[in-house]
Amino acid sequence: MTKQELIEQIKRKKSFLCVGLDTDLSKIPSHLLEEEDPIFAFNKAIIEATADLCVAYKPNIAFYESYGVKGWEALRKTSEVLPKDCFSIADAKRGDIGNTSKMYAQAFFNPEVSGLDFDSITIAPYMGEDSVTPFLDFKGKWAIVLALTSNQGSLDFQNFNNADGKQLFEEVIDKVNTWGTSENIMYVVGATRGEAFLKIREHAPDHFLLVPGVGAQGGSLADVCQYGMNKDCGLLVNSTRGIIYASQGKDFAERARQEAIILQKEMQQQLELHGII
Ligand SMILES: O=c1ccn([C@@H]2O[C@H](COP(=O)(O)O)[C@@H](O)[C@H]2O)c(=O)[nH]1
Repeated sequence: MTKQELIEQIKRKKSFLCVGLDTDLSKIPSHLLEEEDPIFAFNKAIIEATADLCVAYKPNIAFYESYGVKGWEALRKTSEVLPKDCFSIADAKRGDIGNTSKMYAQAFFNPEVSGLDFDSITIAPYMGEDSVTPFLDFKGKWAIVLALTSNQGSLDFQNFNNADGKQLFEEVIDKVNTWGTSENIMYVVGATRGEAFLKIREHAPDHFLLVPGVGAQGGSLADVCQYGMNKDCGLLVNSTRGIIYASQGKDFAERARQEAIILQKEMQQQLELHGII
């Protein structure tokens, strides 16, 4: 999906919601455990209940690879039922020396080889240029690079200052910007970082930002929009547990939809407030 297509989806759906698919067998409704493929059955129901309210889906790959072959198969089947008008994100946080990153890219971007055809993948940039650029060699695909993450541990490294007083996440963005463009690179910035979006936008005014951390992690959607929204919206705000585990009963899909509606309505207000729709 191109940047322009993504912007059009956001305007059409009046939403910049990304629904996370972190499917955990110990958290899904017990009646689904009788299904042949409970992970897929759960995902399919969540997707059908939310497809008109969101513009992206983000399965976190850990939740699939932790179940081995069955998990990978559930991921493959899930990727096939993702709506074509939604942006798909493999939240895999990959990155290794060049020839290994090339294999990771093939795993998520080359359906003829791997069976998976995601639009994008999340990448940890710690190993530098040769660990990131193999993902950019795939035309039409996106690298979503960790910049300032939502977790407490982000403070361990990401805020370090260099001699010029520039923080590590700023260095990351400035350097990664030289390897691609806002047409094939996004950055991960946690919703828990509020005003830090001002600084992020100094370095990446035009890039889309993938923003996890609203819902279960307590980040503020209003703050994210106030400090991080750009002229195109420029945000994909993710919520996972707050949506998919709204209920563990038979009404789980309907309750997920209700939570997604609450976020979509707030997003619509923000898009109107910022003159985007
Ligand atoms: O900085 C980051 C980067 C990634 N994540 C991932 O996003 C979802 C968040 O799930 P919630 O249930 O909405 O908290 C999850 O897959 C994380 O691994 C993040 O939270 N923060």
